[in-house]
Amino acid sequence: MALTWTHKDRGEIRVHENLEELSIDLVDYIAEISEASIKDHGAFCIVLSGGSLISLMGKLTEPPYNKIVDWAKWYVFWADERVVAKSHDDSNYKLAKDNLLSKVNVFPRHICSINDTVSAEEAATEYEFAIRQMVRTRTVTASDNSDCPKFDLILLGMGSDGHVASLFPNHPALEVKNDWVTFLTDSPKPPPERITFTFPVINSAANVVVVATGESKANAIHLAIDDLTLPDRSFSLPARLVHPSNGNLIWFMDKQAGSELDMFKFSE
Ligand SMILES: O=C1O[C@H](COP(=O)(O)O)[C@@H](O)[C@H](O)[C@H]1O
Repeated sequence: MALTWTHKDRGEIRVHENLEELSIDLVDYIAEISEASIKDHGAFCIVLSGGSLISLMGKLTEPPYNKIVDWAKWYVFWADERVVAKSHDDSNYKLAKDNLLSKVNVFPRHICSINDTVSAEEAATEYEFAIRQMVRTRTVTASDNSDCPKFDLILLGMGSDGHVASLFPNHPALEVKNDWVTFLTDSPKPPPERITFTFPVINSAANVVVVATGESKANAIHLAIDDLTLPDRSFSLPARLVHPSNGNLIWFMDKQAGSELDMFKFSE
């Protein structure tokens, strides 16, 4: 069974026994937010990431989820994308299409992916423009307290270096305040060319989820969640900068990823 608690300012933390349990809890949560968003405003605007997250969402393509989710109301976006062809194995779009989107009834016109035929800079500009049009036409809700979209749910993975989306430690992209989408040509993790949502967009969402599994993520999870003492406090880990200003934050992890949390260190 999951161990769940709420940290005073880092949101809700759910530590699962294993990946099977984590994945059931994650898809239950996605189905619940989908239903609530559709009831509230007639659509569900979900933002995906790449990496291990997508396989943990696989149960959405199976009963009962594939039958109870109102796929026709889904609008799908990406928190980050690698600037490669959509048929390339590094493409976050391809990963989601092969493992999720091709197996459920999301309308292709509701899938907002990047233009893979232009430069990273142009792809970022076009992607932001497309989202701005969807906010203007109210397909995507506007935030009440920032000049940003208010996505219903942003799903983030986290690397062992603490990166989320394509926001890497010490990278200038962490500081971007006036754009919704920015680009990188020097990603420390290959491939080098990427586009990514910026923190103002991530932190304007109604619900943000960070998913982390495996022991390699344990130190980053500790640095992202626990109350830190110096010198750890002086290091700005991207995952620690996830802090929705008017929304919910939930961390889904397995017990390996959670193993360095103070909660476990101090309860031994
Ligand atoms: O490069 C990326 O990595 C992160 C984390 O991936 P994981 O396989 O360690 O879970 C992912 O969230 C991001 O979207 C992706 O582009």
